[in-house]
Amino acid sequence: MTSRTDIDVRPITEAEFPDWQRALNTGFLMPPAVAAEQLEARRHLFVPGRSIGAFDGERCVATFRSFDQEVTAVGGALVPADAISNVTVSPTHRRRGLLTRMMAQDLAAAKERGDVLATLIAAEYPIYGRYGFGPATTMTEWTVDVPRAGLDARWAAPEDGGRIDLVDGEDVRKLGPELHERLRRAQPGAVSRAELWWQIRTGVLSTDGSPWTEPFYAVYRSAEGEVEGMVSYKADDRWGDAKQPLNTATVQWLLAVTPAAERALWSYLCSIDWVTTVKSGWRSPDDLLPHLLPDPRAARITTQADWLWVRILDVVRALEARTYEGSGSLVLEVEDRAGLSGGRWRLEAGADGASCTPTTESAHLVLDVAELAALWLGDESAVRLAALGRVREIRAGAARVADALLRTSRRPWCPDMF
Ligand SMILES: CC(=O)SCCNC(=O)CCNC(=O)[C@H](O)C(C)(C)COP(=O)(O)OP(=O)(O)OC[C@H]1O[C@@H](n2cnc3c(N)ncnc32)[C@H](O)[C@@H]1OP(=O)(O)O
Repeated sequence: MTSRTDIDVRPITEAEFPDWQRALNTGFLMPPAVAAEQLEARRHLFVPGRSIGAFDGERCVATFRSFDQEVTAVGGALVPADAISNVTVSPTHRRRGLLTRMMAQDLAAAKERGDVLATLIAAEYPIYGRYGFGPATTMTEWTVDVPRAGLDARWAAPEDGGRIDLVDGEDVRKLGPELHERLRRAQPGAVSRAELWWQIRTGVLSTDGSPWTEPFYAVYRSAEGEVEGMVSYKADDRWGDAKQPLNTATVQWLLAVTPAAERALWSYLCSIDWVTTVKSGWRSPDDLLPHLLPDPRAARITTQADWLWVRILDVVRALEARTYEGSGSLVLEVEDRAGLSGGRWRLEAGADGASCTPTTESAHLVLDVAELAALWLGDESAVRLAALGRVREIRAGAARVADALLRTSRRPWCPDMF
């Protein structure tokens, strides 16, 4: 067996890109051969210096890629982040510390560049906490039993003067980016989206080799003609024995920047003739969907899981970037075993903003940097983490103060997978 130190962990060259892709597919249990067309599409994602590989001799046995991203903080500030993706270690080389080495290299470089956060979507829950990541947003998927929902079967169009139109991929590429930009600036936990996203989702480019079938796209425009929502969905073809249609409409993605758009698009999806089941796709846990139905129990939660994981690299900038619904102060002792962002700070927060300054005062709350990440977007409760023994209250009531400052009236959400 090759010893740990014989494995070279380093950024790949462009010439090594095909082998790196082969290792990537292998790690994700996809057929290892990557067709030339997919290779070209994936080249768009290559960032020199930030695609890391581990090499056992000539063979690439692990992959890791990062790229620039912005994460929307509570209040709408766009925070620079190091987005991590394509993490794999070949089964022949697992549990020898290769991920740990790649992660250490990448996080050190991100810190050096001045990124405030690192982010990822975790394949499995237990992998990333050890590196200081905490689950910061949640994803929920509902399955709607349409006949049970109690909706008016005569529904024909939005009642607010708005309208819904079916469009094609070209319209989506034209209208989608601006709509998404509006959404992500208002949605804590959302991330910036590359142009490429729209090309992949409308069949212009394929990175995974699966054959393209065009979905349906519908756009909601307000009475003033403004594009406020858009959905992409597919339908299957299922009929019951009694010759009744039992089709499922599956949402691939849905963007809505106003409650009216959200209402109109869900009403539309639940009123398509033949459709008896609507699968919502990966939504915010705060989505209006269940409560738009006269019988909310017709929308069953079929998946609920952690989604965006955050790793805070700069505590001061992370805490000063966001807004706070309450006002108050807190002394936080942040522990970071990687030595990247630990320290003790006084957070003073109020309606006019926040300051976070180093202090030698006694801490009110002691917590790991991963727990601070879970609290940062307001989705987790410090009181709950204290009950779990994951944050330590040095001053009685400090966890409640933290919740009053950090929690938000609506939950954060990341609409993207990366
Ligand atoms: C952002 C993304 O891309 S998510 C996709 C992640 N990739 C995958 O899930 C693909 C399949 N899995 C893999 O390729 C590998 O198992 C990886 C990348 C998850 C882990 O790589 P490895 O090189 O084996 O991890 P490494 O040896 O550095 O492990 C470090 C520690 O994490 C633990 N660990 C690693 N993976 C897992 C896991 N899936 N579940 C639980 N613990 C894990 C190890 O046991 C080790 O613990 P220790 O420090 O207590 O000994």
